[in-house]
Amino acid sequence: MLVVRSLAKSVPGDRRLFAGLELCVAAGELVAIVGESGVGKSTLLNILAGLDDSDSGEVQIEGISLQGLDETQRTRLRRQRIGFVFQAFHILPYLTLRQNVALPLALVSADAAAITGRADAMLEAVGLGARGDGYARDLSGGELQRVAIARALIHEPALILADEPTGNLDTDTAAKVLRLFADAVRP
Ligand SMILES: Nc1ncnc2c1ncn2[C@@H]1O[C@H](COP(=O)(O)OP(=O)(O)OP(=O)(O)O)[C@@H](O)[C@H]1O
Repeated sequence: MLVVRSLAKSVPGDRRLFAGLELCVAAGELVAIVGESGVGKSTLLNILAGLDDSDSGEVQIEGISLQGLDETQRTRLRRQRIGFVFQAFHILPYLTLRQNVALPLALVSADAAAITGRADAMLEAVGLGARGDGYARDLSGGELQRVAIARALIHEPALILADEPTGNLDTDTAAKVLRLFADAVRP
C-alpha cells in the first residue's frame, strides 16, 4: 500500500529531520508515528501526501511513485486515494459542516443526493449528526477535529494520513475515532 525508500529531508539551517527513512505499510495496517515535538512528524506526513517534497528517496502509494508525478497528477491521486486530517483542521468557515465533509466526494462524484447522504452518515459516525447545517465558528476544537476526520474518510480513501487526530479529544471520543479509522482501513 505505502512504501517509503531511503527518504531524506532537511529544513533551512541545515537541520536534517530524517535520512535513509524506510517504511512499508500494508493495506489494513494502522501505524502510529511518535516522537518529540519538532522532530519532523508533520513534515513526513506532508511528504507522504505529496504536499511537500523530500530531498531524496521515494514514496510509493499503491505502486505509484509520487516522485514520478507532476503537480496535477499528485492532486488527482490525493483526491481519489488519500484522506488527510490536518493538525490545523482547515474547515472552511463559509461552508456548512455538511458541505465541508462532502467536499472530497463532490470533487470526484456528481451524485448530489448520494454525497449529502454520505456526508450526513459520516457526521453521525463522529457524533455530530445533528450539526450538519452549522458552521465552523460555533464548534469547539474537538468538534472541528471530528469534522476534519469525517471529511478525510468520506471518499473511502485507500490511505489515511492523520496528524495528531485525537489531540483535542477526550479519551472516549479518541477511542471512537481510532475505531473509525480501523473500520475504514479494514480490507
Ligand atoms: N519550511 C520550513 N522551514 C524551516 N523550518 C521548517 C520548515 N518546515 C519544518 N520546519 C522545521 O522542521 C521541524 C519539524 O517540524 P514538524 O512540524 O514536522 O514537527 P513535528 O514532529 O510534527 O512537531 P509537533 O509534534 O510539534 O507538531 C521543526 O523544527 C520546524 O520548525
